[in-house]
Amino acid sequence: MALDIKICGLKTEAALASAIDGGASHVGFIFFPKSPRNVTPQEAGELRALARGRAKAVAVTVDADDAFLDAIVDAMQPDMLQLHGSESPERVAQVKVRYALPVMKAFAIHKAADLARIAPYRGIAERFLFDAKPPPGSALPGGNGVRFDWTILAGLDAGVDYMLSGGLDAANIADALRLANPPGIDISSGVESEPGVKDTALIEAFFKAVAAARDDRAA
Ligand SMILES: O=C(O)c1ccccc1N[C@@H]1O[C@H](COP(=O)(O)O)[C@@H](O)[C@H]1O
Repeated sequence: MALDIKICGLKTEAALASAIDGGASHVGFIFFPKSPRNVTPQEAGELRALARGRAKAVAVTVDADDAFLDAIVDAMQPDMLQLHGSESPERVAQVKVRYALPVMKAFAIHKAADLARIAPYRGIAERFLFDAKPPPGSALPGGNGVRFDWTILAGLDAGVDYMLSGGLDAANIADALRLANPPGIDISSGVESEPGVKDTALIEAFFKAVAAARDDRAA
């Protein structure tokens, strides 16, 4: 089974090149001023140009209004929009129509019952992303490096492709793949030396760990 891999929160050419060379199917750019990974639409536009034809460029936003999304889409021309806030199914549908782009809707997961919230988005969002609930007091809805109980996803029939995220790193990705068996994975802080600073050695180590885990499972 193919596995989509998204490296998120990219801000530099070196980190982007490392993600693409390692085999990322998706590269993510954060548009959230409180995040240490925040980029401007212009910065993301320059980076995404380097990814064109090699990896899908994902614009990550949080309850963004049309004016902000207009600016992002104009400057960056993303392949996909990731909505990581409290966007309603109606808002997701509006965004899809306005930009004619696929949408990945993020959900904060803590317990199995949280998965019930995906039902109204089926047939609207092209993809789901399951992230951990932010720790109390965090200013960020994602990118907190915390994980949830991956067994919650075992056997899930989401109806669409999804990505598992939240606290993934080279040391735990084998367990995550074994326990949740997701069609895609998404990582940010697990390949950083400090918040917002991607480390190319950690990116490389993550891809090696993914490959080793997949080889072990195929054996
Ligand atoms: O990374 C951020 O700063 C961020 C800000 C606002 C919304 C989403 C954000 N990140 C997303 O969260 C996942 C999980 O991050 P981590 O691996 O636990 O650090 C990340 O991949 C982004 O999609």
